[in-house]
Amino acid sequence: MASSILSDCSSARLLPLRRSLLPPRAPRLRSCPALATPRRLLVAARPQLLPRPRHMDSVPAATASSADSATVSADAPAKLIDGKLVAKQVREEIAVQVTRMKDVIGIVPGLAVILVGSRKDSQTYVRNKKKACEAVGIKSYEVNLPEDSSEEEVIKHIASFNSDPSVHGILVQLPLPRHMNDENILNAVSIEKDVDGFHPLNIGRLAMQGRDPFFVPCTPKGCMELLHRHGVEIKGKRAVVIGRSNIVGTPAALLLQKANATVSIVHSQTKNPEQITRQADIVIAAVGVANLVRGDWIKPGATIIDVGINPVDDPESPRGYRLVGDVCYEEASKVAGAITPVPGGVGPMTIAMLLSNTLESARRIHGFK
Ligand SMILES: Nc1nc2c(c(=O)[nH]1)N[C@@H](CN(C=O)c1ccc(C(=O)N[C@@H](CCC(=O)O)C(=O)O)cc1)CN2
Repeated sequence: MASSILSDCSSARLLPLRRSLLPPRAPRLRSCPALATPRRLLVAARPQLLPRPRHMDSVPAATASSADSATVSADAPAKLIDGKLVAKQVREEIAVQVTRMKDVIGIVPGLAVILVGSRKDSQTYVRNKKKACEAVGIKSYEVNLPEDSSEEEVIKHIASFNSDPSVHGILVQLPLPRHMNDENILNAVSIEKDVDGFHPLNIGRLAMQGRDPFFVPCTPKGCMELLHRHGVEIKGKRAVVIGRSNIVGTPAALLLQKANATVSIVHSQTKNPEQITRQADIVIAAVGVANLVRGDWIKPGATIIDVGINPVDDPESPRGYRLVGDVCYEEASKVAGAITPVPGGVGPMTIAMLLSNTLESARRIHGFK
């Protein structure tokens, strides 16, 4: 549901449920210049294609552009980390690999998506996943179940996809209806086909030293891909993840740690979130609170990955609302070295990474390098 109109980042009314994320005696929030920095003024950072992700191991590097490190002086406006552009590149690379797999071993990767209920946003995401599959040559299978379905019905479909050799990836669109227990349902997905990476065994492997999960959850994987492709150094850097959800915050923190960053997690009980965040070279904000992270939370030159997709009322927009991130973009882009926009940042990477995981799964199942 869209919240109140946001002409700037200072609207404390947006934070009623998350006040504990603010400092105990927060000074009156400075007014954020009302969209004073048009995005077009920002320098779009050209993503580099190296180091290359695992699913691209056999893709020729001919298209790689020169490295353009995203960590720059804070005097310049932040570089824009264009998730839409990177996602397009990833999809193109995947399409090449899907064709190669089909030509060489005659196998077409398959993705099964289960949607329960009729939430408009979920329907849109599922439709977009289907379209993205079609565009790269992945076969998609879809099951739509009514809101009042039982857990058993959902699990029955999962079981059938688990044993279907033409399906290499299975996902259940979240959120599920309230009467369902997510855990029971996500546990039913075969770990080898868990392209969302939400199975506890996948998360457990992600958390362990010397182990790798079968799959990394798509949104945090997309965050890491954006950092890698923009040449952001992670090793030895301080990283702060804001939010500790199972889907984004926790796996994002584990991934940054695996990449040798020193990681802190800021959450609803954290006493001085802005002070901790200000120490970070890399910030991943994934808390679902519009414009929570202000300019003065950010270390000059830091790289900011904004996962939040928060609707706020906007009568001038055809939809009646617009999307803003967890970071006050207008303020942050004046301090940060590089920043993702919302929309067009992490969001498009989520679906690109789903395609990547599906391809990876088909390759692993069929032993195709
Ligand atoms: N089973 C899953 N459920 C959900 C996941 C998930 O990864 N697996 N993530 C989200 C929803 N999601 C994909 O499912 C998703 C969210 C947002 C976007 C996206 O591209 N957003 C655009 C804006 C879209 C708009 O204009 O409305 C952007 O940020 O630019 C893609 C996928 C929860 N459920």
